[in-house]
Amino acid sequence: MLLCIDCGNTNTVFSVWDGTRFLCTLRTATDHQRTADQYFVWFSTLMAHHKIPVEITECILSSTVPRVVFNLRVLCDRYFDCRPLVVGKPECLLPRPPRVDEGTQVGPDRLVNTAGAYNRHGGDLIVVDFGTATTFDVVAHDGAYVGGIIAPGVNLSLEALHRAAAALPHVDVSKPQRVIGTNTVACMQSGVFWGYIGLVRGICDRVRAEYDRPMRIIGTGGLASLFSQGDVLFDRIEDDLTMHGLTVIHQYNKDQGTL
Ligand SMILES: Nc1ncnc2c1ncn2[C@@H]1O[C@H](COP(=O)(O)OP(=O)(O)O)[C@@H](O)[C@H]1O
Ligand SMILES: CC(C)(COP(=O)(O)O)[C@@H](O)C(=O)NCCC(=O)O
Ligand SMILES: [K+]
Repeated sequence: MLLCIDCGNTNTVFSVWDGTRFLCTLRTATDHQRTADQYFVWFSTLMAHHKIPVEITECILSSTVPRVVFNLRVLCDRYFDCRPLVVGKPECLLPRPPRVDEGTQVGPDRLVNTAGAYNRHGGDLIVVDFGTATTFDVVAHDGAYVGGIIAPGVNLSLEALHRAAAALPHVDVSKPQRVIGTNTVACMQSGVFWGYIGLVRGICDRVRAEYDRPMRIIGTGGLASLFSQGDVLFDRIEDDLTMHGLTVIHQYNKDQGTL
């Protein structure tokens, strides 16, 4: 079985792929101090809880946090007796290399989203991922990542408001009933909810105007469905897009004979 690991700046997600489907998806906070032994205790306990035997033979890993890669490598080596394929490293081949300025290190999560979205939908896409940052990835007609947009993440924006202003509390993002808030929390929620909808719509409209072909928009990340309650932002919402992309890249490397 293939273990797919998607490590973002906030959360690290493990998904077990049996070649046909994901058997389970487990989430833990990203922490570069967590050791291989700690990962294994957490992983094996939850696998036992889900009654899934731990039979990992292969692993692919994408991490936006370079420091966590070491301990995840040790996890694979020590407990699964395999070497993980690490997206973004030279030994990990991509179906299409990104076309960006020389020396640019594209976030591996964005390369993975690109591969996953192209595999499902073909090219000419905008992938919007609501993570720690909100990223927009432009996928060309041939499946290459050709650039995009990085905006502050939803929770980051709320947290920044709370930290910078003494009278503003910590609030969770949600859809407010009205645009005009009549209390502090409602005002903040409106600013973030409707502000983000304006951000996503405005950026996608401008990308479409700059791009020379019709495009489809794919939303992913836990907050995509929340924002789609306010406006028709996406042609599709796919929560498993990053995990799917990891299986696509892993299969591609197998097909190329490098694994
Ligand atoms: N369904 C959801 N509802 C509310 N907040 C969410 C939801 N899904 C994720 N989040 C929040 O969005 C932020 C980014 O989460 P995540 O997608 O795991 O980011 P990353 O991939 O950068 O680690 C986190 O603060 C997380 O708590
Ligand atoms: C933009 C990101 C911080 C998003 O990371 P995430 O929200 O998934 O934790 C990550 O993709 C990254 O570190 N990118 C490097 C710069 C780039 O993609 O151009
Ligand atoms: K992400």
